[in-house]
Amino acid sequence: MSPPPLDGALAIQTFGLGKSFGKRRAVNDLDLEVPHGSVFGFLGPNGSGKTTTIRMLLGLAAPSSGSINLLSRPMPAAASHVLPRVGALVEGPAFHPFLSGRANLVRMDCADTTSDPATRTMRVEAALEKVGLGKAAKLAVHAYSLGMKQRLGIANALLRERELLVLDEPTNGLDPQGTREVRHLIGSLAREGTTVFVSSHLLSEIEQMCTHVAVMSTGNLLAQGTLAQLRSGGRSRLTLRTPDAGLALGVLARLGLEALPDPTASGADRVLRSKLDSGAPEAELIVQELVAAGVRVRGFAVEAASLEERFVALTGEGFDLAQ
Ligand SMILES: Nc1ncnc2c1ncn2[C@@H]1O[C@H](COP(=O)(O)OP(=O)(O)OP(=O)(O)O)[C@@H](O)[C@H]1O
Repeated sequence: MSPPPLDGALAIQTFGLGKSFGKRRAVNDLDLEVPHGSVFGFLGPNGSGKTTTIRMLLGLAAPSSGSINLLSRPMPAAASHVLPRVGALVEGPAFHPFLSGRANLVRMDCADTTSDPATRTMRVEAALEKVGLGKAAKLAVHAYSLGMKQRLGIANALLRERELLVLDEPTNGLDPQGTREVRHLIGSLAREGTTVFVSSHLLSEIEQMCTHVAVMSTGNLLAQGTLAQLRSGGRSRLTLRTPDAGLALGVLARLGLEALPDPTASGADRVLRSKLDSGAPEAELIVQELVAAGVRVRGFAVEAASLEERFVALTGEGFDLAQ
């Protein structure tokens, strides 16, 4: 997803946010900036502090240090003003299995003392339609797939107009079909202008549905920005195809590039690969030098590092690419 036009406002901002459980520091000095209008991926391995952060954002846990602005109002001080504008899916809501999806939403809305009973029926139907459960609304929830239950959870978060949606691992445990359903739903909510803050331990999820990302590891924020900004912070890679490998290796070495032949390449041409870090010469200069030295350049490409490579470099650990 490409970043939307942002108005510069922040939907979520934290300053030095921290949370300790006894001696254990679950979240450490977190400065989060979530632009209004973004689909913001909160990415980190299990145990990196995502749920704890989300609980603090929503006023479900008290910070040990730091402060939070949610929709430009301080939390938890302004909770009663802010929270009605924020929908949340944290630790999957407990639905009554023998009631229909619709009846469950009605129950949930009745339990919300601030909701308007006069508009209840209309709001419940609108939320069911929005998550694509209009047709299944009369089925008992025990007959729902996990993806449908997750969408019902999101419908619950959408029982009123929301400016911000906070979703904790909404695709966790879903099969590929359920994951696609939730991803499409997030995309359509974002297109309607809702800011979505979504946590995941799955890099591929974040990459497919988010405009922005923050990377957490053991309670620390390692990086945040647009996906493109994160990618550009990484190394890129050069690939050269030539029949003059020996000559090319010499030229590249003179330019400070350590190239390795690709052992899987076949045919008369050899394929050489080299990492390009930020101090490497421009691609144009490399080609110029190769040609000037008489290297027959039959293929030349510079590819940006993948997000996965970037995250592994940041966190020192691999991310699951699939469920
Ligand atoms: N109530 C608690 N008491 C003690 N330790 C806790 C508590 N809640 C979380 N922690 C610890 O804080 C750390 C961060 O946990 P948290 O659940 O925020 O991580 P997470 O990134 O959301 O991971 P997961 O996806 O597995 O939930 C973990 O080491 C966890 O054991």
